[in-house]
Amino acid sequence: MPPTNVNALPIIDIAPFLNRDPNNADLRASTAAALHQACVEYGFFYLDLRAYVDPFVCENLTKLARQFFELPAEEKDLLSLQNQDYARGYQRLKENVTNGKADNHEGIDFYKPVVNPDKTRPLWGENQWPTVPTDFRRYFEDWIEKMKALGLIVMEAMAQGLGMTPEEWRDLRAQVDDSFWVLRAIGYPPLPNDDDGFSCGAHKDYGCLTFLHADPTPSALQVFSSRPGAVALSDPSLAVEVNGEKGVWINADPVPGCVVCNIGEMWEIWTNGLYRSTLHQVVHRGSNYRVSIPFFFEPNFEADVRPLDAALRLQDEKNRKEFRKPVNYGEFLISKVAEFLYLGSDDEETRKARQGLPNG
Ligand SMILES: O=C(O)CCC(=O)C(=O)O
Ligand SMILES: [Fe+2]
Repeated sequence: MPPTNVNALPIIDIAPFLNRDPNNADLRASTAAALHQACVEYGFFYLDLRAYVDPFVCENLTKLARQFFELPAEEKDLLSLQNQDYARGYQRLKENVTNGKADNHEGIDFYKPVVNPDKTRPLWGENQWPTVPTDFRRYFEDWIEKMKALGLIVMEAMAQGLGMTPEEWRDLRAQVDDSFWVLRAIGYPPLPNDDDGFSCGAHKDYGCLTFLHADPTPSALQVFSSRPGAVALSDPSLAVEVNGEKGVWINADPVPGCVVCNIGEMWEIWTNGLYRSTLHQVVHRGSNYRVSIPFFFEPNFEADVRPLDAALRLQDEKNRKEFRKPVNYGEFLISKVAEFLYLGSDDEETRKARQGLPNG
């Protein structure tokens, strides 16, 4: 009999990696092994951060984001991403497009600050911080520092889970130690009952690790699971086929003290397809206004991402998947964002204006 919790995402405690206590070596090994298994099977898991963050800090971020979204539309529009590089700033409801369909959310995005900002270059503008609520910037910048440090901690644990040597870990660390991170605060009004659209359409995250803190709203974030047993153990009417794979959408409801963590497409390349970057979507039909705050811990802008020897060692010659094409992370990211810059808008004027942007 397969375990009954086959359709629940695993919960992994990061505490053993928060210090170098030699007595914790066994606990570290089991955390590393759990991360490896979760990345092979789901590409999604809960990261238990009770030893790392004060729950008040997370609740406060949600409160600040909610207060920002409650501002009058004209005030939020003052921070429009169109003032900058079309990536940094505020995006109105339905301005974001996934799979050609407008998403039912608004949001504000911040990226790693760059030296010599130039808003005519893709992604090279300046962040636009709200001044109301007053403490927004201070608390969000603290959170960014905390999440950047967490990114390196989880990467080290994953390197151990993958069986990397210290030298291999040093090389991988050098690809993520100046992360081109993104922080987004998202506000989701409920989808109208007669609306068959999405709060956020199905997608994979494109970088390295996403740490998502969301308010307690249930049944909003859904993860596509095609692992063995996922279909058999659920109501057969819920089985769906997505991109040729049979599976089910499972809810990734918030768990107190945890963030939801998922891996992006760069991990798929590093592991030559052994770890999966999993499709997820948001369908929020509740009655409340949902707030979520994902932090995207990404590789360095200049990183050249290619399959890692440690991952290739785990795929013997016979079972080795086709060699994944290496990518330069910055170029890859710009090509992804360009989809939005040039094609994303339904509005002819906006599309034309965006096409006028020089390529960086
Ligand atoms: O709001 C959520 O729960 C998920 C958001 C998400 O997947 C994203 O911004 O990439
Ligand atoms: Fe996502």
